[in-house]
Amino acid sequence: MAFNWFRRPNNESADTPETQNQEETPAVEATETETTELDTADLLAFAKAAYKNIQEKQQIEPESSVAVEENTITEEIVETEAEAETASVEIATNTAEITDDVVSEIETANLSFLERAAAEREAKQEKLIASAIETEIPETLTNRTETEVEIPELVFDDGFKWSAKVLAAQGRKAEDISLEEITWLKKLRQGLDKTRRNILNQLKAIVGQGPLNQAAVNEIESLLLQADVGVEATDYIIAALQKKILAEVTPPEQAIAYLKEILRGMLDAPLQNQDKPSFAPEKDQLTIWLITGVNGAGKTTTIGKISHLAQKSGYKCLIGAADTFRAAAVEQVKVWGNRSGVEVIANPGKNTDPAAVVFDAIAAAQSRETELLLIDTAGRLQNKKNLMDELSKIRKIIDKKAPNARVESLLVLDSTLGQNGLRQAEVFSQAAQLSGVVLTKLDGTGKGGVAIAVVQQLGLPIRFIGAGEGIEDLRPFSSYEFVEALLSG
Ligand SMILES: Nc1nc2c(ncn2[C@@H]2O[C@H](COP(=O)(O)OP(=O)(O)OP(=O)(O)O)[C@@H](O)[C@H]2O)c(=O)[nH]1
Repeated sequence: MAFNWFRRPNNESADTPETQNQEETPAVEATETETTELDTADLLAFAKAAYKNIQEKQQIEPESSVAVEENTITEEIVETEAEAETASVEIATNTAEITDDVVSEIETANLSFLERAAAEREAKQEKLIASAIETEIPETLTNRTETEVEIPELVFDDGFKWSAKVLAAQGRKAEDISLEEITWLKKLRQGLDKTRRNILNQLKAIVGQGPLNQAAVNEIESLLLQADVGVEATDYIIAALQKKILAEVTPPEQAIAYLKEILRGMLDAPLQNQDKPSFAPEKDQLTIWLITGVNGAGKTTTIGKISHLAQKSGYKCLIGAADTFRAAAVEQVKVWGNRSGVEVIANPGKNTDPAAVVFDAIAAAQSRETELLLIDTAGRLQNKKNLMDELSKIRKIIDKKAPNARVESLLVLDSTLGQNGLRQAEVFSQAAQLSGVVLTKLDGTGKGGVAIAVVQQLGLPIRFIGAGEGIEDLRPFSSYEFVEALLSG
C-alpha cells in the first residue's frame, strides 16, 4: 500500500502511529524534554537500526525495479538487434563466427579479427541502446525534471542522525522509517539553517542562561524580530517565556524546552478551534483545494508538488487550471501536471471564464471519482475588487456543483518576503475564505520565523511547507518537526 504522506504520524502528540504494532525494534519513545536527556547511545542505536533497515529495503526494492528496467532495455536491444542483424554479424566472444560479408570487410582492415569484431559490436550496441532508450521511454517521463527521477542518497551523516532522532521522539519505530522521510527532514533542517544560524542560536544561548532580566528580554525581542517573527508574536513569546522562567534558575535544557513548547503551541493554535477532524483528503470522497496567492509565490509549483504527493499517497487527483488571467499560467500548470502524471482540465480558448473551468473540472472530477481536485486561481487581477469577485464566483460554483465536497482554500506565501508577504495575505484572506497556508521557499531564507507570524497574525494553520524547487520538496507541515529544525537542527 502507498505511504500516505497526508496521514503521516508527524506530531509528538500524534496518535499512536499505525506502524507501531510491529514489535521488533523498540521505539525510542520520549517527550520533548526526555528526548534531550535520552542516552546518546540509544539514539545512535536507533539511527543505526533505521539506516540498516533502509539499506536492506534498498537492496530489495530499487534494485529489483532497476533490474526490471534493465531487462526491458536488454530485451528490447536483443529484439532490435535480431531484426537489424539478419544479414550481419553474430559474434561469439571466443569463437568469432563471422559471416562472409563481415569477413570481406574485416580483411581490408588493419585490425585483428577479434579487435575489429569487438569494435563493431561495441558501436552497434551503443547505437542500439540509444535507439532502444529513445523509443522506450514514455512521453510523460521524458518531460520529467532530473529531481523527479533522482534517487535520494543514503548517507549516515549528522542529518541522518538528527532526522532519526526527530522521528524517534515521535514514537516511530526504526523499521518503519523510510529514506523519503529522512530525506525530507534533512531538507527541512538544511532549509532552516540560515534562520537557525543567524538568529536562533543566539536566542537559545540567552534563554538557556536562566532567569530573564531586562537585558535578556531586549535581546530576545530583537532576535525574534530579525527572524521575522513579527511584533505581535514576539510580544506573546516574551510574555509566555517570562511567565515560565521566573525568578528561579531554570536549567538551560528546560528553558529551551519551554521555548519550543511555546512555539509549537502558537503554531498549532488555529487547529484547536477547528471542528474538522483531519485535513487529509478522504478516500472515495471529493476534496477540493483552491490554491490562491500572488504571482511568483510558488502557486504553480505547489500545485505540481501536491499533485505528485497525492498520486504517490494513493489518491486519485486532478488539476483545474483556472488562472486564465495570465497567458502562460495554464501552460505552466500543464507542465507540472505532466511531471506528476496528473491530468489538467483547462479551457483552451482565450479570456475564458475561470468559473467555467472550475465547473468543467468539478464535472470531470465527479465522473472520474477523483478524490482530490486542485484548482489554480489567478494571482493578480486589475484590482482587489476583481480578485475578490472572481474568487467568490469560483467558490459559489464549487458550493453549487459539489455541495458535499470538502473544500479548503489555501494561500501560498513566499517566506522570503517575510512581513511584506503577510500584507498581501490579508487581501486574500478577505477574498478567499482562507482555511490554511502553504509556506514556500523556506530554503535559503533567514526569515523562517515568518511561519510563526503567519499563524499569529492570520490565525490560519500552515498546511504545507516548501523547501526547494524540486517535485519532492514540499510536505505537510508538522509543528514539532519545524520547531526542532528551527531550534535544534
Ligand atoms: N527555492 C525555492 N523556490 C521555489 C519554491 N517554490 C517555488 N519556487 C520557485 O519560485 C518561482 C515561482 O514559482 P511559481 O510556482 O511559478 O509561482 P506562481 O505563484 O505560480 O507564479 P506565476 O508562475 O508567476 O503565476 C519558481 O522559480 C519556483 O521554482 C521553494 O519552496 N523553494
